[in-house]
Amino acid sequence: MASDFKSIPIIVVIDFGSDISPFLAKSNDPNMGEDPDISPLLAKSNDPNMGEDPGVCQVVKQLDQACKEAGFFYVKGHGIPDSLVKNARDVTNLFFHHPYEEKLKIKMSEATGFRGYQRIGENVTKGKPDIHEAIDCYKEVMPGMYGDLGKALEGSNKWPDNPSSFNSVMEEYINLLTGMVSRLRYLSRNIMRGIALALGGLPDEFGGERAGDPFWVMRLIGYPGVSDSKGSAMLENDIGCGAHTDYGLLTLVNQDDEIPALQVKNRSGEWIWAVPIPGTFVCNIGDMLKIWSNGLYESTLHQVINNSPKYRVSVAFFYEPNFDAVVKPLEFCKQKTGGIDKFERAIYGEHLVRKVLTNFG
Ligand SMILES: N=C(N)NCCCC[C@H](N)C(=O)O
Ligand SMILES: O=C(O)CCC(=O)C(=O)O
Ligand SMILES: [Fe+2]
Repeated sequence: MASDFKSIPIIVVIDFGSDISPFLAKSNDPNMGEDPDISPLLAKSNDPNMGEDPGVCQVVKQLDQACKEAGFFYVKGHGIPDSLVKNARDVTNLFFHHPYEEKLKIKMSEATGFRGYQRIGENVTKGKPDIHEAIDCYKEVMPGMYGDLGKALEGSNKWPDNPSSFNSVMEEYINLLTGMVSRLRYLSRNIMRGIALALGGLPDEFGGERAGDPFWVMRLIGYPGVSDSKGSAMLENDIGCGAHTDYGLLTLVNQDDEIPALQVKNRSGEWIWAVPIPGTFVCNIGDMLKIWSNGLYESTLHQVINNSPKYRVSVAFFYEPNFDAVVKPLEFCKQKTGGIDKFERAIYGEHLVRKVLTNFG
Protein backbone atom coordinates (compact mmCIF):
# COMPACT_ATOMS: atom_id res chain seq x y z
CA MET A 1 0.00 0.00 0.00
CA ALA A 2 1.40 3.36 -1.00
CA SER A 3 2.31 5.54 1.95
CA ASP A 4 1.89 9.20 2.66
CA PHE A 5 4.93 10.10 0.59
CA LYS A 6 5.49 13.73 -0.37
CA SER A 7 8.20 13.21 -2.94
CA ILE A 8 9.37 10.40 -5.19
CA PRO A 9 12.55 8.62 -4.05
CA ILE A 10 15.65 8.78 -6.20
CA ILE A 11 17.47 5.55 -6.91
CA VAL A 12 20.87 5.66 -8.52
CA VAL A 13 21.57 2.88 -10.94
CA ILE A 14 25.02 2.77 -12.41
CA ASP A 15 25.31 0.49 -15.39
CA PHE A 16 28.91 -0.54 -15.83
CA GLY A 17 27.99 -2.72 -18.75
CA SER A 18 28.47 -6.42 -19.45
CA ASP A 19 27.30 -8.63 -16.63
CA ILE A 20 27.95 -6.25 -13.84
CA SER A 21 25.01 -5.41 -11.70
CA PRO A 22 24.50 -1.71 -11.48
CA PHE A 23 22.69 -1.32 -8.27
CA LEU A 24 23.50 1.21 -5.76
CA ALA A 25 21.45 3.90 -4.25
CA LYS A 26 21.37 6.83 -2.05
CA SER A 27 17.97 8.26 -1.72
CA ASN A 28 17.29 11.96 -2.20
CA ASP A 29 20.80 12.86 -3.25
CA PRO A 30 20.59 13.99 -6.86
CA ASN A 31 24.39 14.33 -7.05
CA MET A 32 25.10 10.79 -6.03
CA GLY A 33 25.74 9.76 -9.64
CA GLU A 34 28.75 12.06 -9.83
CA ASP A 35 30.36 10.71 -6.68
CA PRO A 36 33.61 9.01 -7.75
CA ASP A 37 33.54 6.71 -4.75
CA ILE A 38 30.63 4.66 -5.91
CA SER A 39 32.54 2.16 -8.02
CA PRO A 40 33.59 -0.09 -5.14
CA LEU A 41 29.92 -0.75 -4.53
CA LEU A 42 29.45 -2.38 -7.89
CA ALA A 43 28.47 -6.02 -7.78
CA LYS A 44 28.17 -9.01 -10.06
CA SER A 45 24.68 -9.62 -11.30
CA ASN A 46 25.31 -13.14 -12.55
CA ASP A 47 26.41 -14.22 -9.13
CA PRO A 48 23.50 -16.02 -7.44
CA ASN A 49 24.81 -14.58 -4.18
CA MET A 50 24.67 -11.02 -5.45
CA GLY A 51 22.12 -10.32 -2.74
CA GLU A 52 24.87 -10.63 -0.15
CA ASP A 53 27.04 -7.94 -1.64
CA PRO A 54 26.87 -4.88 0.64
CA GLY A 55 26.60 -2.44 -2.26
CA VAL A 56 23.79 -4.43 -3.82
CA CYS A 57 22.09 -4.73 -0.44
CA GLN A 58 22.07 -0.99 -0.03
CA VAL A 59 20.41 -0.45 -3.40
CA VAL A 60 17.97 -3.26 -2.88
CA LYS A 61 16.91 -1.70 0.39
CA GLN A 62 16.26 1.60 -1.34
CA LEU A 63 14.31 -0.10 -4.09
CA ASP A 64 12.24 -1.97 -1.54
CA GLN A 65 11.42 1.22 0.29
CA ALA A 66 10.58 3.10 -2.90
CA CYS A 67 8.38 0.30 -4.22
CA LYS A 68 6.55 -0.05 -0.91
CA GLU A 69 6.10 3.63 -0.24
CA ALA A 70 5.46 5.09 -3.64
CA GLY A 71 5.60 2.44 -6.35
CA PHE A 72 7.56 5.17 -8.13
CA PHE A 73 11.23 6.14 -8.17
CA TYR A 74 13.73 8.05 -10.28
CA VAL A 75 16.61 6.20 -11.87
CA LYS A 76 19.78 8.17 -12.41
CA GLY A 77 23.09 7.07 -13.88
CA HIS A 78 21.31 4.60 -16.13
CA GLY A 79 23.90 4.70 -18.90
CA ILE A 80 21.55 5.58 -21.77
CA PRO A 81 23.20 8.58 -23.48
CA ASP A 82 21.52 11.89 -22.66
CA SER A 83 21.66 12.84 -26.33
CA LEU A 84 19.56 9.82 -27.34
CA VAL A 85 17.09 10.38 -24.51
CA LYS A 86 16.63 13.98 -25.64
CA ASN A 87 16.54 13.04 -29.30
CA ALA A 88 13.66 10.65 -28.71
CA ARG A 89 11.64 13.52 -27.25
CA ASP A 90 12.75 15.96 -29.93
CA VAL A 91 11.71 13.86 -32.93
CA THR A 92 8.41 13.13 -31.17
CA ASN A 93 7.86 16.85 -30.70
CA LEU A 94 8.67 17.57 -34.36
CA PHE A 95 6.21 14.94 -35.54
CA PHE A 96 3.33 16.23 -33.42
CA HIS A 97 3.83 19.71 -34.84
CA HIS A 98 3.13 18.48 -38.35
CA PRO A 99 -0.25 19.18 -39.95
CA TYR A 100 -2.99 16.77 -38.99
CA GLU A 101 -3.15 15.20 -42.49
CA GLU A 102 0.52 14.30 -42.19
CA LYS A 103 -0.07 12.60 -38.86
CA LEU A 104 -3.01 10.67 -40.26
CA LYS A 105 -0.62 8.89 -42.63
CA ILE A 106 0.32 6.62 -39.74
CA LYS A 107 -3.12 6.50 -38.16
CA MET A 108 -3.75 3.80 -35.59
CA SER A 109 -6.67 1.45 -36.15
CA GLU A 110 -7.80 -2.07 -35.51
CA ALA A 111 -6.25 -2.97 -38.87
CA THR A 112 -2.78 -1.77 -37.81
CA GLY A 113 -2.85 -3.82 -34.62
CA PHE A 114 -3.51 -0.61 -32.67
CA ARG A 115 -0.11 0.70 -33.73
CA GLY A 116 0.31 4.25 -34.89
CA TYR A 117 -1.05 7.75 -34.36
CA GLN A 118 -4.05 8.63 -32.22
CA ARG A 119 -5.42 12.16 -32.16
CA ILE A 120 -6.13 14.26 -29.05
CA GLY A 121 -9.07 12.80 -27.16
CA GLU A 122 -8.96 9.40 -28.87
CA ASN A 123 -7.56 7.60 -25.82
CA VAL A 124 -10.15 7.36 -23.09
CA THR A 125 -9.53 6.93 -19.38
CA LYS A 126 -12.45 6.25 -17.03
CA GLY A 127 -14.92 7.42 -19.66
CA LYS A 128 -13.19 10.74 -20.35
CA PRO A 129 -11.14 11.62 -23.42
CA ASP A 130 -7.52 12.30 -22.59
CA ILE A 131 -6.05 15.57 -23.81
CA HIS A 132 -3.05 13.99 -25.43
CA GLU A 133 -2.03 12.69 -28.83
CA ALA A 134 0.29 9.73 -29.17
CA ILE A 135 2.03 7.17 -31.30
CA ASP A 136 1.62 3.69 -29.83
CA CYS A 137 4.22 1.03 -30.57
CA TYR A 138 4.49 -2.59 -29.51
CA LYS A 139 7.01 -5.34 -29.92
CA GLU A 140 6.30 -7.05 -33.22
CA VAL A 141 3.68 -9.80 -33.08
CA MET A 142 3.81 -12.18 -36.05
CA PRO A 143 0.57 -13.68 -37.32
CA GLY A 144 -0.43 -16.64 -35.19
CA MET A 145 2.45 -16.14 -32.76
CA TYR A 146 0.28 -16.27 -29.66
CA GLY A 147 -2.88 -17.66 -31.21
CA ASP A 148 -6.04 -15.74 -30.35
CA LEU A 149 -4.31 -14.09 -27.42
CA GLY A 150 -2.10 -11.91 -29.62
CA LYS A 151 -4.40 -11.39 -32.59
CA ALA A 152 -5.47 -7.83 -31.76
CA LEU A 153 -1.85 -6.62 -31.68
CA GLU A 154 -0.54 -8.50 -34.69
CA GLY A 155 1.46 -6.29 -37.02
CA SER A 156 4.50 -4.09 -37.09
CA ASN A 157 4.94 -0.49 -36.05
CA LYS A 158 4.14 2.57 -38.10
CA TRP A 159 6.91 5.13 -38.21
CA PRO A 160 6.59 8.61 -39.70
CA ASP A 161 8.79 9.53 -42.70
CA ASN A 162 9.33 12.89 -41.13
CA PRO A 163 11.67 13.70 -39.49
CA SER A 164 13.72 11.21 -41.46
CA SER A 165 15.76 10.15 -38.42
CA PHE A 166 12.60 9.11 -36.57
CA ASN A 167 12.87 5.41 -37.23
CA SER A 168 16.57 5.07 -36.42
CA VAL A 169 16.35 7.14 -33.23
CA MET A 170 13.46 5.07 -31.95
CA GLU A 171 15.00 1.77 -32.89
CA GLU A 172 18.15 2.59 -31.01
CA TYR A 173 16.13 3.83 -28.06
CA ILE A 174 14.05 0.66 -27.92
CA ASN A 175 17.12 -1.54 -28.29
CA LEU A 176 18.90 0.12 -25.41
CA LEU A 177 15.89 0.09 -23.11
CA THR A 178 14.78 -3.47 -23.83
CA GLY A 179 18.32 -4.62 -23.66
CA MET A 180 19.23 -5.92 -27.08
CA VAL A 181 22.43 -4.03 -27.65
CA SER A 182 26.00 -3.92 -26.41
CA ARG A 183 27.06 -2.94 -22.96
CA LEU A 184 23.84 -1.25 -21.91
CA ARG A 185 21.78 -4.33 -22.53
CA TYR A 186 20.66 -4.92 -19.05
CA LEU A 187 19.15 -1.70 -17.74
CA SER A 188 15.52 -2.80 -17.39
CA ARG A 189 16.45 -6.36 -16.58
CA ASN A 190 18.85 -5.24 -13.87
CA ILE A 191 16.27 -3.01 -12.26
CA MET A 192 13.98 -6.06 -12.24
CA ARG A 193 16.76 -8.12 -10.66
CA GLY A 194 17.06 -5.53 -7.95
CA ILE A 195 13.31 -5.61 -7.44
CA ALA A 196 13.36 -9.42 -7.25
CA LEU A 197 15.94 -9.22 -4.46
CA ALA A 198 14.02 -6.43 -2.79
CA LEU A 199 10.99 -8.69 -2.62
CA GLY A 200 13.17 -11.36 -1.00
CA GLY A 201 13.44 -13.63 -4.03
CA LEU A 202 16.26 -14.88 -6.24
CA PRO A 203 17.79 -12.39 -8.69
CA ASP A 204 16.24 -14.09 -11.70
CA GLU A 205 12.72 -14.40 -10.38
CA PHE A 206 11.59 -12.33 -13.40
CA GLY A 207 13.50 -14.30 -15.99
CA GLY A 208 12.46 -17.44 -17.84
CA GLU A 209 8.75 -17.96 -18.42
CA ARG A 210 7.88 -14.86 -16.45
CA ALA A 211 9.84 -12.17 -18.24
CA GLY A 212 12.83 -13.81 -19.88
CA ASP A 213 11.43 -12.92 -23.30
CA PRO A 214 10.01 -9.54 -22.31
CA PHE A 215 7.27 -7.88 -24.31
CA TRP A 216 7.52 -4.12 -24.63
CA VAL A 217 5.21 -1.20 -25.32
CA MET A 218 6.21 2.36 -26.11
CA ARG A 219 4.03 5.45 -26.17
CA LEU A 220 5.27 8.71 -27.67
CA ILE A 221 3.00 11.30 -26.15
CA GLY A 222 2.24 14.98 -26.71
CA TYR A 223 0.19 17.10 -24.31
CA PRO A 224 -1.00 20.46 -25.63
CA GLY A 225 -0.34 23.48 -23.46
CA VAL A 226 -3.19 25.26 -21.71
CA SER A 227 -3.90 27.83 -24.41
CA ASP A 228 -3.83 25.22 -27.24
CA SER A 229 -6.47 23.01 -25.67
CA LYS A 230 -8.83 25.86 -24.77
CA GLY A 231 -9.85 26.05 -28.42
CA SER A 232 -11.27 22.56 -28.59
CA ALA A 233 -14.53 23.24 -26.87
CA MET A 234 -15.99 19.79 -27.31
CA LEU A 235 -13.43 18.27 -25.00
CA GLU A 236 -14.64 18.32 -21.44
CA ASN A 237 -11.53 18.12 -19.35
CA ASP A 238 -8.02 19.36 -19.43
CA ILE A 239 -6.52 16.23 -17.98
CA GLY A 240 -3.73 15.09 -20.28
CA CYS A 241 -4.06 11.54 -19.10
CA GLY A 242 -6.59 10.44 -16.51
CA ALA A 243 -5.75 8.48 -13.37
CA HIS A 244 -4.59 4.97 -14.23
CA THR A 245 -2.12 2.29 -13.33
CA ASP A 246 0.31 0.79 -15.83
CA TYR A 247 -0.33 -2.72 -17.03
CA GLY A 248 2.88 -4.72 -16.94
CA LEU A 249 6.09 -4.86 -14.98
CA LEU A 250 8.16 -1.69 -15.04
CA THR A 251 7.63 1.66 -16.77
CA LEU A 252 10.49 4.02 -17.63
CA VAL A 253 9.26 7.52 -18.44
CA ASN A 254 11.47 9.97 -20.31
CA GLN A 255 9.73 13.23 -19.55
CA ASP A 256 10.13 16.80 -20.71
CA ASP A 257 12.93 18.48 -18.75
CA GLU A 258 11.01 21.63 -18.03
CA ILE A 259 7.32 21.01 -17.51
CA PRO A 260 6.00 19.36 -14.34
CA ALA A 261 2.91 17.42 -15.35
CA LEU A 262 3.07 13.86 -14.05
CA GLN A 263 1.38 13.34 -10.70
CA VAL A 264 1.37 10.32 -8.42
CA LYS A 265 -1.30 9.57 -5.83
CA ASN A 266 -0.26 8.90 -2.24
CA ARG A 267 -2.25 7.09 0.42
CA SER A 268 -3.94 10.26 1.64
CA GLY A 269 -5.19 10.86 -1.85
CA GLU A 270 -2.89 13.80 -2.53
CA TRP A 271 -1.39 14.17 -5.97
CA ILE A 272 2.40 14.41 -5.67
CA TRP A 273 4.31 15.94 -8.57
CA ALA A 274 6.98 13.79 -10.16
CA VAL A 275 8.93 16.92 -11.05
CA PRO A 276 11.32 16.55 -13.98
CA ILE A 277 14.88 15.71 -12.96
CA PRO A 278 17.09 15.94 -16.04
CA GLY A 279 19.15 12.82 -16.66
CA THR A 280 16.67 10.49 -14.97
CA PHE A 281 13.91 8.11 -15.91
CA VAL A 282 10.81 8.08 -13.74
CA CYS A 283 10.10 4.41 -13.08
CA ASN A 284 6.97 2.80 -11.76
CA ILE A 285 5.48 -0.56 -11.08
CA GLY A 286 2.82 -2.18 -13.25
CA ASP A 287 -0.19 -4.37 -12.51
CA MET A 288 1.60 -7.67 -13.18
CA LEU A 289 4.22 -6.94 -10.56
CA LYS A 290 1.46 -6.17 -8.10
CA ILE A 291 0.03 -9.65 -8.70
CA TRP A 292 3.38 -11.45 -8.63
CA SER A 293 4.31 -9.70 -5.37
CA ASN A 294 0.84 -10.41 -3.95
CA GLY A 295 0.46 -6.72 -3.20
CA LEU A 296 3.80 -6.22 -1.42
CA TYR A 297 4.32 -3.70 -4.20
CA GLU A 298 1.40 -1.95 -5.83
CA SER A 299 0.89 -0.31 -9.17
CA THR A 300 0.29 3.28 -8.09
CA LEU A 301 -2.32 5.56 -9.66
CA HIS A 302 -0.90 8.44 -11.64
CA GLN A 303 -2.17 11.11 -14.02
CA VAL A 304 -0.85 13.87 -16.23
CA ILE A 305 -1.93 17.51 -16.27
CA ASN A 306 -0.11 20.02 -18.40
CA ASN A 307 -0.96 23.38 -16.87
CA SER A 308 1.86 25.14 -18.64
CA PRO A 309 1.35 27.13 -21.84
CA LYS A 310 3.98 24.95 -23.51
CA TYR A 311 3.44 21.73 -25.41
CA ARG A 312 4.80 18.80 -23.38
CA VAL A 313 6.32 15.63 -24.75
CA SER A 314 7.10 12.36 -23.00
CA VAL A 315 8.29 8.95 -24.11
CA ALA A 316 6.91 6.17 -21.93
CA PHE A 317 8.58 2.79 -22.26
CA PHE A 318 6.95 -0.25 -20.72
CA TYR A 319 9.16 -3.25 -19.94
CA GLU A 320 6.72 -6.11 -19.70
CA PRO A 321 6.36 -9.80 -18.86
CA ASN A 322 6.45 -12.43 -21.61
CA PHE A 323 3.32 -11.86 -23.67
CA ASP A 324 1.89 -15.24 -22.69
CA ALA A 325 3.13 -15.20 -19.08
CA VAL A 326 0.78 -16.66 -16.51
CA VAL A 327 0.87 -14.29 -13.59
CA LYS A 328 -0.08 -15.37 -10.09
CA PRO A 329 1.33 -14.50 -6.67
CA LEU A 330 4.85 -15.87 -6.14
CA GLU A 331 4.98 -18.39 -3.34
CA PHE A 332 7.56 -16.50 -1.28
CA CYS A 333 5.57 -13.28 -1.59
CA LYS A 334 2.44 -15.10 -0.51
CA GLN A 335 4.23 -16.34 2.60
CA LYS A 336 4.98 -12.75 3.53
CA THR A 337 1.41 -11.60 3.02
CA GLY A 338 -0.71 -13.98 5.02
CA GLY A 339 -0.50 -17.05 2.77
CA ILE A 340 -3.55 -16.21 0.64
CA ASP A 341 -3.68 -15.10 -2.99
CA LYS A 342 -4.88 -11.51 -2.95
CA PHE A 343 -5.33 -11.33 -6.69
CA GLU A 344 -6.65 -13.57 -9.37
CA ARG A 345 -4.32 -15.15 -11.84
CA ALA A 346 -3.87 -13.19 -15.05
CA ILE A 347 -2.28 -13.68 -18.41
CA TYR A 348 -0.28 -10.60 -19.27
CA GLY A 349 -1.22 -10.47 -22.97
CA GLU A 350 -4.88 -10.85 -22.11
CA HIS A 351 -4.71 -7.99 -19.60
CA LEU A 352 -2.92 -5.78 -22.13
CA VAL A 353 -5.33 -6.49 -24.97
CA ARG A 354 -8.35 -5.90 -22.74
CA LYS A 355 -6.91 -2.51 -21.76
CA VAL A 356 -6.07 -1.56 -25.34
CA LEU A 357 -9.58 -2.44 -26.51
CA THR A 358 -11.25 -0.41 -23.76
CA ASN A 359 -8.89 2.56 -24.25
CA PHE A 360 -10.21 2.99 -27.76
CA GLY A 361 -13.84 2.07 -27.19
N1 LIG B 1 0.18 1.50 -21.48
C1 LIG B 1 -0.29 2.46 -20.71
N2 LIG B 1 0.03 2.54 -19.45
N3 LIG B 1 -1.09 3.35 -21.23
C2 LIG B 1 -1.71 4.36 -20.50
C3 LIG B 1 -2.66 5.09 -21.41
C4 LIG B 1 -3.60 6.00 -20.71
C5 LIG B 1 -4.48 5.34 -19.75
C6 LIG B 1 -5.49 4.45 -20.40
N4 LIG B 1 -6.49 5.18 -21.13
C7 LIG B 1 -6.17 3.61 -19.32
O1 LIG B 1 -7.31 3.89 -18.98
O2 LIG B 1 -5.54 2.69 -18.83
O1 LIG C 1 3.52 11.37 -19.77
C1 LIG C 1 3.83 10.90 -18.68
O2 LIG C 1 4.59 11.50 -17.92
C2 LIG C 1 3.28 9.58 -18.20
C3 LIG C 1 2.43 8.85 -19.21
C4 LIG C 1 1.76 7.64 -18.63
O3 LIG C 1 1.54 7.55 -17.46
C5 LIG C 1 1.36 6.50 -19.52
O4 LIG C 1 1.36 6.66 -20.75
O5 LIG C 1 1.07 5.43 -19.00
FE1 LIG D 1 1.07 5.48 -16.94
